[in-house]
Amino acid sequence: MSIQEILDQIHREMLPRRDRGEVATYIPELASIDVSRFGLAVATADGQVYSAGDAGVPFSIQSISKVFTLSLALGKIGNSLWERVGREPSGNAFNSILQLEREFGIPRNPFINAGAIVVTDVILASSSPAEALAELINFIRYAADDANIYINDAVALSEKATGHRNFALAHFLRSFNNLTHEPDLTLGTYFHQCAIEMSCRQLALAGRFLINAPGMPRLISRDQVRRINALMITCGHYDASGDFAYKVGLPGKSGVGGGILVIVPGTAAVAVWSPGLTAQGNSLLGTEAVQSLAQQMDWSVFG
Ligand SMILES: NC(=O)CC[C@H](N)C(=O)O
Repeated sequence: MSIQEILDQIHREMLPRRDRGEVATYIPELASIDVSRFGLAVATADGQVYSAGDAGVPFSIQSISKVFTLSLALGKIGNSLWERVGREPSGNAFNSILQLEREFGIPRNPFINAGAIVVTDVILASSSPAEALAELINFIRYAADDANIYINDAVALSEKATGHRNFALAHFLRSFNNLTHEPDLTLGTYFHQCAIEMSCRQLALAGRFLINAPGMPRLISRDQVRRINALMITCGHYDASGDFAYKVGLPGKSGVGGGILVIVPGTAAVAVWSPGLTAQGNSLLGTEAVQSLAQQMDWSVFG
């Protein structure tokens, strides 16, 4: 079967599914998303884009934004980032505060909320929130080769109004001197980065800089691309990262909007969207879809 036939087949299989997981409700603006949405797109290193279902419908990328902010932060301050954030899977929920006290305010990795808030603090270093967000959006637009990518302010404000957990994390980080700005400022930026919207097509295209193949947008060094992929496979799905690596065998980053960005090093970037989540906050059908795609395409980083 061709890639397009495989995508169409996966889409057909997902359409009638009733067990779709639960849409995130802790961000009120996300609670009204139609759980039956499903999109899938693949951008290949040879310049093709394939898609199926709602692949043209923009959705809230949420924590997938952490891949782009990490890329920016590494580009800005390089390895000194690792003085403020670790590189180990947390084995805890994405918004957990448990380890932060025991580990003196150094978050386990840049993809759990605490770590991502520190990364956002880094990209804010010499700019205002508006400038940092403009830089981030421009980075993503360049990566996707598409100017039509925006932040949904209503989603950002909705999360700000209910984001007590993230405020707790930010204040805790600040108490350990691991936040250089006022929590309000860093979190305002963080909520807006999470509220970026992209379709599966746009997201797959935006992910091409992580493929490490000739002809792909070159936004950070090859070495950094490898390292970000390593963090995606070990930490990209929080306390379900081991399970994702086992089932899919590829680096991936999920978001509570129901999207997942998956990288097939040297070959392709894949984006999937199904808003229903597992208990760990990862897209239920999205994970199944990329598992099926990887199996049928014989894609794995494990040979
Ligand atoms: N896992 C996620 O997508 C979480 C992102 C969300 N904006 C939060 O901070 O809670």
